[in-house]
Amino acid sequence: MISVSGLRKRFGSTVALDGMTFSVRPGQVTGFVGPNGAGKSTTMRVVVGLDAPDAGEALVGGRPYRSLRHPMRHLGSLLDAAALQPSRTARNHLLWIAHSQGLGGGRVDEVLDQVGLGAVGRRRAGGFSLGMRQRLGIAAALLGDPPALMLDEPFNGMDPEGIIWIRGLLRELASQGRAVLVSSHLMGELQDTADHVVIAGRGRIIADANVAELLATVAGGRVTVRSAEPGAAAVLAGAGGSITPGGTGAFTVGGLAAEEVVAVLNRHGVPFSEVAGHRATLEDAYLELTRDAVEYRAATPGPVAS
Ligand SMILES: Nc1ncnc2c1ncn2[C@@H]1O[C@H](COP(=O)(O)OP(=O)(O)OP(=O)(O)O)[C@@H](O)[C@H]1O
Repeated sequence: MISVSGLRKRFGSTVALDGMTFSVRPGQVTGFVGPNGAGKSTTMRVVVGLDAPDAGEALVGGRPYRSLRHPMRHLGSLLDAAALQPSRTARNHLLWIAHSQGLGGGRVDEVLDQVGLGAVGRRRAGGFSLGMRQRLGIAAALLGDPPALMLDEPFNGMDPEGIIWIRGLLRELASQGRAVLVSSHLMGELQDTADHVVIAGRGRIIADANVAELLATVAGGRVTVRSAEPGAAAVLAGAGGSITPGGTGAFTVGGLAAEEVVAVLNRHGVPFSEVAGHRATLEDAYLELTRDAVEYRAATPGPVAS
């Protein structure tokens, strides 16, 4: 388990962290989302002791990372995929990390295979694409077989196949009972991956929510209706739907489930050629949550609750 509480950090006049507080639970992928500059990387750097907070604390399994004897056995992290010695082979890069951390090289070939770099382990890492470097960074994070992982923007530079691969890996690591924290500035990247999301903005938490519950409450479920009947939209508006005009003969309905739309149209004898429901996405949830946070901030200055 990773927990941060009340983290504050300034860089000169820039407030990077302004009371950042959340926990990452075992057996879950927790997405850490927010726009550029929200404080995600700084939080992660504080967790591994690379930045010292002005206030607050960060704990890994209940202890500060720097106090752990073999920290990579407790937390594996990927903070900067570019941080490698370009002339070293991928395998030697991992061996060097393993030895410097007192881990021994026994797992090096295993983690190379796990991230799909088994065939290129003897190639110089300096020639790797960003996607391959991300994979190598993830391999390094896995070296200590840790119960917790923290990956900063691992989707960066990944091609579509790489994105699908990393989603599967994150799910697998969580299903093994590990606590997984993964940051992204794109909520959509975490779709079908994160169990929980922590949304940051300006150094603090805007929302800290279970994804399934979040999607159930988001009004993003929209229904597209196609009907040649001019009164179709009015009938649905009369039943409580909010109508957004679309292309010729089509419009979308908010506030009613697809089944309700069909029932209302049938009840009024309105013919239609299409009724299609769209599941709310994490992107919908993000927009709704951040909109609420903006309203909340406007009304009450101070920390924003989840
Ligand atoms: N070493 C530093 N010196 C000065 N300012 C810094 C430093 N590190 C971070 N900052 C500033 O702190 C704020 C938070 O940055 P941080 O990198 O943590 O955000 P982020 O959410 O990770 O953003 P991104 O998605 O761009 O990586 C930004 O305004 C950034 O410019």
